[in-house]
Parts: sequence; structure tokens; C-alpha cells
Amino acid sequence: MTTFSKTPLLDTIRTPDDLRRLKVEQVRQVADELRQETIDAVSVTGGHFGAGLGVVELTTAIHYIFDTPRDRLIWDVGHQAYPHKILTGRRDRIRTLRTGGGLSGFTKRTESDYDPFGAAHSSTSISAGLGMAVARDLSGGKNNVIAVIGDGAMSAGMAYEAMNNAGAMNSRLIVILNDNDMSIAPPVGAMSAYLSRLYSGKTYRTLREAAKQLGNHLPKIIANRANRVEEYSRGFMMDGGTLFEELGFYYVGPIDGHNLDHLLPVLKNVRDMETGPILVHVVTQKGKGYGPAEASADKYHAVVKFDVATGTQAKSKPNAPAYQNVFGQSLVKEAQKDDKIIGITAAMPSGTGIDIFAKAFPTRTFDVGIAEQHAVTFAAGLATEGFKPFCAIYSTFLQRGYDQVVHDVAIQSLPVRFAIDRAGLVGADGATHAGSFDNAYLGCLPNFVIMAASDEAEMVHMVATQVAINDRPSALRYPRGEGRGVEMPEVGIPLEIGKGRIVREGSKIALLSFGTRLAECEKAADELAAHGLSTTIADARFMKPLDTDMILKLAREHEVLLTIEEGSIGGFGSHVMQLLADNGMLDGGLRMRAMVLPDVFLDHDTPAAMYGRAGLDAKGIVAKVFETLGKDFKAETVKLA
Ligand SMILES: Cc1ncc(C[n+]2csc(CCOP(=O)(O)OP(=O)(O)O)c2C)c(N)n1
Ligand SMILES: CC(=O)[C@@H](O)[C@H](O)COP(=O)(O)O
Ligand SMILES: [Mg+2]
Repeated sequence: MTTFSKTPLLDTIRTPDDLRRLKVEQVRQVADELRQETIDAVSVTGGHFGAGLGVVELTTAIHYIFDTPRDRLIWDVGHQAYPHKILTGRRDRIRTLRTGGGLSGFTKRTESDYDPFGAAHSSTSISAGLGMAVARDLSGGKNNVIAVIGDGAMSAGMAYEAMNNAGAMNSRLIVILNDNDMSIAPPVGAMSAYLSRLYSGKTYRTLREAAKQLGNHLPKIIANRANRVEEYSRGFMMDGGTLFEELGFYYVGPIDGHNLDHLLPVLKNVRDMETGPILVHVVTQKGKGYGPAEASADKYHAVVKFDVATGTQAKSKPNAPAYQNVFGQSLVKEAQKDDKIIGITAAMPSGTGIDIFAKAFPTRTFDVGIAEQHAVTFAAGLATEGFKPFCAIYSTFLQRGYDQVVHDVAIQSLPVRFAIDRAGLVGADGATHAGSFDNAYLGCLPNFVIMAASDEAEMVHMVATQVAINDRPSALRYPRGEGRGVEMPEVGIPLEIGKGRIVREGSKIALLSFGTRLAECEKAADELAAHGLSTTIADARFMKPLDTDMILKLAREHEVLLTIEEGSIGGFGSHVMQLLADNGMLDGGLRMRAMVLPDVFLDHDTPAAMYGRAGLDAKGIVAKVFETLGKDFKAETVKLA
């Protein structure tokens, strides 16, 4: 913990108003103290780390120069907003970050007036900012709108959709491109190479040059597009011109995003410009100011609690392999036998386990950047040529490529294999990252085969099953985190499509699980037995096609049938209910209930706490059985932990 010779200033700052009362010479000290506070806080809470360190100066400078929250400040993704939260009245709660009831790990409208837009999925800031700028113009407002977007987030199509619109509308919007030459992993794509050329070719603009750039723009108020075209034709815009200028933005930079002597005057000039959209290109270092994070920006993108002095993270010793690693290892084994297998990720190589596949098969691995829509249709193109693409995208991020799933994959029944990690509740990342909807949004699509692994051994067989499905798309869902510690098979054996399995024979109650809630069903069945209730447990394995014989048999032979899944309404339980209703099984004595996530967005907590709140743990299953039987459920009679 760095100590400061001068009187600490951060303690005197509750909101940016307090910051703006300081002299400009004091801003550097505030930034230094802010960096230390960020390091200390995250060492206690864990969470996203490198990105926030990289924008300490930028955060301080923006809040010093602009009149936030009247001036709207939007952080793209929002994972870098911890320093922003410290400066905007949340320092007292910063050590509750990402814990139940504590601060969100991203910006959140309900958390603060200084968070005008919620984030977490990337590349939304320019669109939201343009919306706010146009609303301001329509209302006769005068405030500024600033969107801070990273170089990684600039690899997503949505950012170009927004810039394309903003450039044509000539609306006053300030985009700050925070270019640290990192995504989670090193950045990929032509845009990343272009940005590197921009700042390596020109080196940093000196302050004088940046001021000259601004000066070139200041006297000109380009009233409309026609004038702008004329100005272009007179070579008015920057020498050579950048992509951003071609899109109608004034481009300023690249400038050193850690040098307050440059940041402050440039932002002040930009603030006072009465022109169309401006892009300020700042170059920063992810992890700036903390050695271990500077040295290994990808490993310190997100951290668990760590020792500040050494940077050593308190990694818990897992008692089972992580699902993402089981996926990567299984895919490697399958690819050793099949040279048509391809691995695709959208900027999440380590999170999806595709990094494991990349080490073994670098020429068959593609990281397309933060571009899920492209990833899906890229995979579809590969599939048309006989390849076997495994498109590994988190459930929540696959939402961004949904039309591509429907239009380019399902309708054409192309054999794209979707490896859907982070299915179900993910915990600290909260509602924006919960994989709640893929059962519903995929289950309604014809042609799909849809599986859920109940444990890591099942997952190995399901990867092998996907390899073998060559005439239609398939999806395999599995949760964030570790497996159950079950015995692992040497090789994956393809499962019979549409066949589930009975895990435990019983009589009165049937628990039909889809996915990893199976473990909770087993605990619940033990508890129910203690209350004299005999329970059958079945693992559906497939949501599409359903194992109709098994399910209809369960319905015929049991008084109560519960389905359990880690997903919203409209998923597995709905499909089972449809089957039972269509077969007249709901017309008589069977008491059927579908246990799903509640119809609310659940705030962050530990996954266990969230599933407990959702009633999808063993206790919740027992309670549901009692309720369905019309028995009084006395929680105190339940011995479950
Ligand atoms: C649509 C979407 N896909 C993937 C992610 C996962 N993700 C979170 S941050 C990040 C990298 C962002 O890079 P950049 O914008 O450069 O920000 P930096 O971390 O470098 O500050 C990614 C891929 C996401 N948040 N949203
Ligand atoms: C900010 C972001 O979207 C990613 O960093 C995400 O938080 C990663 O999630 P996992 O930690 O589950 O890989
Ligand atoms: Mg970056």
C-alpha cells in the first residue's frame, strides 16, 4: 500500500463535485490514491481488475472536466468502472462488490445517477450514447454525452452500426476509445492491427499536435452533411484521415491515457467543441500501476482475492475439473480422430476452454473477437463445406447471435455444434451474464438437438455425440465452474439421440432433471425418503428430442412428476408439459410441476445462494414436492444443509 506524503485527497471526495473543487495540480494525487484504493479493494473482493487500473487517470480526468452526472458518462462493458464507482459516492461500499446485496460488478442504473446506462455485454455504449445525445437535442439540452469504449469492444459489429449512424447524424457525442491493446486475451482482428498502426505510426500526438488537431475543427461548425462533404473534398479533415473520420467523426489522438497533462486539456477542448461526433483515441495499459497485472494482463483481467504485496491469487484447490476444461480436453481428443473439427470462440478463449484446443490445433482454432453474430454464421459457412465447427459461446453472449442461429443455422439445418458454457446462474456477474434463456430460445427452434450435461462425465459423451450429429445443429449446455468429481471416461461414447436415463428407481414421486440440478435431485430424494416418500430420479439428457417413452412412463407410474432445469420458463419443463398435455396425461390424476428460474432478473450472489433464492436447490425441490402433495412443508423438519 503506497503511502502519500501529502494529505490524502481521496478521503475528501465523496462525489465528483468534491473532485472538481480541487486545483488541477491536485488531480494527479487523486489518481494515484484512486489507483491504490482500487488495488486494495479488489484484493479483498476479487473481480475485474486490469481494465479498471488502466482507466484510473481517464476516470479522474473525465469526472474533473465534465459535469457528471449532468454530463452522461457511459462505460462500455462496465467492468472497468470500479474507479468510477469509488469517485461517485460508492467508495464506502466498494468492498461489497459482486457479493450478495453488494455493488454490481458493472455499471447499473438502479445503483447510481452516475450510471446512466447499465452494461456488461460489450459494445453497447456508442448506441446508448447516441440515443442520449439525440434525446438531449430533441429536448433542447446542453449536456455532454461521453461513451468510453475499449479496443476489444470495438471488434463488435454493434459499435460500427452506432458509429455509422452517429457520423451521419452529426450529433454532438464524445466517444473515448480506450486502447490498451488487450481484450481479455490479446486482441484479434484487422481493427486491432489498424489501431496499433494508428498509434505506432504516429506515436502519441504531442499536446501541441492534439491541440492543432482540435484547432482544425474548432472554427468550423459544419451545419450539415453537404458542407461536410465539401470540407472533405477540400481535404479539410485530418491529413490522411482515419477510419473514424471516414465515418464522420472528428478524430483526436492518439494521446497518452495516463498523462493528465495531456488528458485534461484535450478533454477540456473536446468538451467545449460545438461539432458533430468526436472520437478521442487514448492509449492506456491494462493493469497500469500494479506490476503483476501489467506483466500478465490476461490473467489479471479478472482475479479472485489476492495478496497485494505478491499478487498471488487465493485460488481454491478444485476437487473436480472445470466444465470449460473438460470441454476443451474432450474436443482435443475428438479432433485427434477427426480433422474436420474446428474450434471457434468470440474473444473468450480461456473462459470457454478453446485455449486448450488452440494449443493442440492452432490452425483449426478461430478467435473472431467480440463478434458472436459473425461467429455463428462463420461456423455455418464452415459447416456447408463439410467441416464440424464447435462454436463455443457463453449462453448469455449467444443471445447476441440469435438471429444468426435461427436464420443461418436452424432453417438450413446446418450441423453447427454449439458449446454453451455458463448455462444457468453464474453468480458474481449477476443478471447480465446469467445463462437463463437458452433452453427457451433454442428449444423453440426446429431441427436442433439440445442436450444438457448433468456432470463432467456426461459432458464427455455429449461432446462425442455432437461430433456424430452431421445433419442438423446441436447444442450442449453446461454451467460455469467445477464438475461433481465423478469418475471420468477414457473416451467419449456417442449417446443415443433422444434417450434419457433412470438414475434411481422409486415409486410415488418422479424428479425429471435436465442438466446439473441432478445433484440436488439426489439430495432431495434422500430427504424425501426420510419422510417416507419413494422417489424416482431421471436424467433427461435431451430436451430436443425428448425421450417420450421414458417421460410418458414416468407420468403413468407416479403420482407427482416434477421437472427441474437451470433455466427460465419456456424451456425443458414447457416441452415436457406440452408432451404430457398432447398425450392426455394431464387430464387425470398426475400432479405435474415444472421447476424453473423465477420470472425476475436475479441480482448477483454466489450461485448456490441464487439457486436457493430461486427454489432450485434440494430444499426447494423437497418443498415443491410437499406443496404438490398438499402436505404442510415445515422447513425445520428438513435436515438438508
Ligand atoms: C457481447 C460480449 N461478448 C463477450 C464479452 C466478454 N468480455 C468482457 S470484457 C471483454 C474484453 C473487452 O475488451 P476491451 O473492450 O478492450 O476492454 P478492456 O478489458 O481492454 O478494458 C470481453 C470479451 C462481453 N462482455 N460481451
Ligand atoms: C466482463 C465480462 O463479460 C467477462 O470478463 C466475464 O465476466 C467473464 O465471465 P467468466 O468469469 O464466467 O469467464
Ligand atoms: Mg482493451
